[in-house]
Amino acid sequence: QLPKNEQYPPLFEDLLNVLQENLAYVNRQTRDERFGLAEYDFIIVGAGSAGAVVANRLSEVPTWDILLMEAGDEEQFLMDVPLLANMLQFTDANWKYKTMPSKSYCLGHVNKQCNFPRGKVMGGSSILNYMIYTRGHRKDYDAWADLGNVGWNSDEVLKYFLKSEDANITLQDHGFHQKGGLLSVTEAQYKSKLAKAFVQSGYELGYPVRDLNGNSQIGFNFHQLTMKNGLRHSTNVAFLQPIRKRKNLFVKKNCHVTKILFDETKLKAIGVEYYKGKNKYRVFARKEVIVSAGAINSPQLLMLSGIGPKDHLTSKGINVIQDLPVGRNLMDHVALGGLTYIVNDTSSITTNRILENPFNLHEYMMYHKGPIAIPGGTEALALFDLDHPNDVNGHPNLELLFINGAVSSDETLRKSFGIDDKVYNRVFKKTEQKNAFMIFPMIMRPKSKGWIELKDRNPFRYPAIYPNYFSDEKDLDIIVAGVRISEQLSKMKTMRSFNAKLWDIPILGCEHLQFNSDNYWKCAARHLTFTIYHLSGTCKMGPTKDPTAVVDSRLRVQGIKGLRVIDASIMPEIISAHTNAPTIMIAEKGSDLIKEDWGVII
Ligand SMILES: Cc1cc2nc3c(=O)[nH]c(=O)nc-3n(C[C@H](O)[C@H](O)[C@H](O)COP(=O)(O)OP(=O)(O)OC[C@H]3O[C@@H](n4cnc5c(N)ncnc54)[C@H](O)[C@@H]3O)c2cc1C
Repeated sequence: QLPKNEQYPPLFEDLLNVLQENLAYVNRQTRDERFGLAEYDFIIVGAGSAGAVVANRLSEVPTWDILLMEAGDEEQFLMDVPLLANMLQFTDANWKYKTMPSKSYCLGHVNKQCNFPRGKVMGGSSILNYMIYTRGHRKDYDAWADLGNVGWNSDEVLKYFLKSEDANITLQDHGFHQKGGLLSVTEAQYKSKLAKAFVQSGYELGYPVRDLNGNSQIGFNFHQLTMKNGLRHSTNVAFLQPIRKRKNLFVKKNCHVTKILFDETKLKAIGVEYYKGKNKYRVFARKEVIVSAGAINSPQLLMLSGIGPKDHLTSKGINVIQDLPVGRNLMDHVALGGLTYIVNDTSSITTNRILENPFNLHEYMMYHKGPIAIPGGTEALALFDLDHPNDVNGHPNLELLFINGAVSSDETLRKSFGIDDKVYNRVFKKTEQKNAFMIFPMIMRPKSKGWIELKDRNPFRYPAIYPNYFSDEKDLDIIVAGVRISEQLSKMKTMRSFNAKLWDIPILGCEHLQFNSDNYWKCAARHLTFTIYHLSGTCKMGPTKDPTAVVDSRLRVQGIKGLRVIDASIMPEIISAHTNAPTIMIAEKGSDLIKEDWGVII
């Protein structure tokens, strides 16, 4: 409702503005090559967070012809409106994967399956994501190097984080940020009172408010975001749109690659087979095929093509080209969902309330400001090293992610996580009329690992995904510790001024346990098991002697010529950060490795 004496905002002019922006946006898109060449120097499969970067960097070499192939369609302007992030999961831009039904996690989700969204669109999961920009701790990358991955220690990877970055942030440590890169990193244009209270309460509890991508990482802050001018800055917009006129870059959209082709006598990748609509085609690579299809599709494609665990491939009738542990080592960050605090403040986010307010619409459509610029309701985070609570330089194993709103605040939220209706109605329905925030306690260095397998040799059949959360019970201790810190936060002076109160209707399935006991929260995590979407590790990088590795430290598939994997799947151990920026770093470094190997001076 309009406040009294307020003039109605000029929504017609706002709409015209959006139309203009949309037109300009369409004109910046890359061409979809219908025919192209029969042979390229490099073929890149997948135009996601990694693939878009690799396409940009390789096509800097004017004598190389680069083909970028993407199963999804073009990104649309509306996909870049931050508050709508969650809704994109209900569009064709999402592969809509699900895990296999489980007996020990996602128990409160429909059919006991966790939903695993992945971007199927130019820009890949950098289109579906919540834009949070974190890089990880030095120890994460030093551990990669210690495993035998030459060139991946923290100093070496920092160069590549900086290479992409165009930072526009207020609180930043010297030497950790850079201006002038292709990827805009900035803060949200709008900060809600509740998010400010979360950060302030952290301070009151004794933690620093700091640059969480700086020298040390323990503390609180608002998000740094891959956003530009209040819009999502996907890798498609950041890395591909600016180079749409390069004559040596060819992009094929809506092309599903189903097989890598080999010269089997030489154990060399020579091209790919793909479908566009119902028609099957082949295209060839003179130098290399680069698989950047993400942590589910990269291992799937390798296995379909004969690279994977020998027994598994043989059981599916696939000719084995190379026996490697593809699909193993699946890692993710997982959180307890539904930890809700009711507050007396009306700035908590209810998507409908925000979108129904014409002033919010006006502010966003005209200036890209206001609450619509909040990425899907998340605004701030905090990192902790529970093993070394007094070490300011600690290595985080717990993150608390602040979400402004409850499960009920956005109709799409419970559907995107696939929360069972019975659970929702019993536990969360009554929060619909309340103001609330949530904290997701998240395990940053999980001990539990899962795997991905083929169901059969049909390339269009989704693989079987087993994240295997909490198979190591110690992971649940991190969740409990996160709940306890959240409890302390809710009791700080600032939070008390909002009258923050834990929502105490027990989760269906955990009612037999004493509410708020450690065992209760462990049970709750097994029922409301929220992926933070950081799937990684399924084509693990490691030295040749490591039997669990798939690619070497130059990202070459072991034992095969002309084939690399460059995306989140190569992480040997998941880093203690959200995975988009690290994946972009991997792609920046991977591109330089390719250039070096082909004698290009960097
Ligand atoms: C809902 C969601 C929220 C997230 N939020 C954050 C966040 O806030 N911050 C953060 O840091 N990280 C976040 N992440 C994780 C982050 O976005 C991913 O780790 C990162 O995008 C992975 O990049 P990638 O290149 O490995 O894969 P993707 O970006 O998924 O790219 C793979 C691409 O390959 C294409 N492809 C796959 N198979 C084929 C094929 N056979 N043929 C042709 N093309 C194919 C896909 O369509 C896709 O475009 C989020 C992810 C999701 C899904």
